[in-house]
Amino acid sequence: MPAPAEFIKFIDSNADAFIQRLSDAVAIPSISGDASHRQDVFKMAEWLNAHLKAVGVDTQLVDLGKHTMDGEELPLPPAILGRIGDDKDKKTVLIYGHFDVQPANKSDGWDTDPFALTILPDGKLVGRGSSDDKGPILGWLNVLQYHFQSNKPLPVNLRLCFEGMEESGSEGLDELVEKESKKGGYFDGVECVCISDNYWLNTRTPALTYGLRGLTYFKLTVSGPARDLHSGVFGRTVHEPMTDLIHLMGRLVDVQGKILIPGVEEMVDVAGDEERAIYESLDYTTADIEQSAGAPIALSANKVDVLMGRMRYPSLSLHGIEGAFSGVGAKTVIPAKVSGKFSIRLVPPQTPDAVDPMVISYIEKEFAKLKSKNKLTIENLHGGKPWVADVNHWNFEAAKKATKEIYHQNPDLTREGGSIPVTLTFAESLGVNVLLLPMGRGDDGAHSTNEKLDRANFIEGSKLLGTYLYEIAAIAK
Ligand SMILES: C[C@H](N)C(=O)N[C@@H](Cc1c[nH]cn1)C(=O)O
Ligand SMILES: [Zn+2]
Ligand SMILES: [Zn+2]
Repeated sequence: MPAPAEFIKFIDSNADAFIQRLSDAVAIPSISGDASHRQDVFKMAEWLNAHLKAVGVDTQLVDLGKHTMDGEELPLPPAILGRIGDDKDKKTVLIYGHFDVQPANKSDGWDTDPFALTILPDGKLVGRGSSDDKGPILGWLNVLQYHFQSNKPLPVNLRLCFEGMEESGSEGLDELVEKESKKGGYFDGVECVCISDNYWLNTRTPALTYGLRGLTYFKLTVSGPARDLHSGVFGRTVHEPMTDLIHLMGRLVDVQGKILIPGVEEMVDVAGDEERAIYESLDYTTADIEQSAGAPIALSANKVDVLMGRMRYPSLSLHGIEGAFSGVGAKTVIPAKVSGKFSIRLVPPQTPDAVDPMVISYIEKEFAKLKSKNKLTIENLHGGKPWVADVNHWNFEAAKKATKEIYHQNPDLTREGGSIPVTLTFAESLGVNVLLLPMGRGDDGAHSTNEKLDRANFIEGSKLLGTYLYEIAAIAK
């Protein structure tokens, strides 16, 4: 059942107003990983809640308690739960999204203010969160606005779950989802889940996503001297924390991406020819990854190896060093305390519970070999399990039909290299199929500088989300 023609027309004729609303959302710097912006995440929750209420959603803000970040106790932003419809003859779909964003500073290399949505002449809507994940959330809002304003019932019952901590480990959400998935809970009766929070593989082919990598995130701190030291006075005289840390960080992964922690790679079986053929069939070239990376730096010229490196195998990335000298100039300091951050993207059957002990034991052994008098502490900051879904489910069928209607193309079936920790919790607690229905393109630059969402993806993507709901409704109850 295609979406009504008036719906498609409504989205087209309100496109400028929708972009203005995206601009208002981007202007709230709801960075969950930065304590100084915690109030902005709350502000974003209020903003979104008000907009959902304005289009007829019955909402409630759920207090998720407190957590500790960088030694500071902070209130967690509320989750927003919403519902429309209780018609027993309609399917019930749960929509998830997140309203927090990654950090962004103009000085990171942005061409424009990251929190002022900039519309480029080629239609790029540039701003932090435009693609990840404010654009998709607002796509749902656009769909709801049509039904509210034209007084048309939605084709399905909807349950909404929006959170403000996804970029920082979704703290508190698993417990809420588990509780509300029980009989009589808010999500009781949900028959499938749809998440729009990832990206196409390339810039031309829409995608449906059936897998996500999990994650385990570590912080290694090496400390020794009571204060920062002069390298002319103390160089080759004391154990230097930064030297120890760089040594440890350098023993985690090789330059070809192979994880050096014993046991981690070995948990994952090697793909056979049949599985390699799935990746071969995807509309993708190494030029796509090089275009989205902005440089010709792919690890392999073989597209299947590149794709499997992103979707099918684990990866370990080094993210940064806190406490190190990073300013301009040539300061000759020996930093007293430095913290290295890295994460491992996990694939089945890896889980944080299985992998974390291997990581900790390896780093402790490597540090012991240094015979350093400095002190090492290892913290796990957050984690999440990987997830893979059944693509033969009617949820995927509906999304495939909707994609063909809007884009006149068959979607690529992809596994996402990133993580959305709550996905597996939805799948397991509710026992239903979960689908990822991305809005943005592979070159959107989520988490990066100059993140963007193309106007066409925002507008056609809003049509896609609405059409998907009509295709779900067309499936017999
Ligand atoms: C795929 C999703 N849009 C996303 O970006 N997820 C994040 C989740 C995360 C975990 N720690 C910090 N962020 C990701 O994959 O990095
Ligand atoms: Zn993200
Ligand atoms: Zn996201």
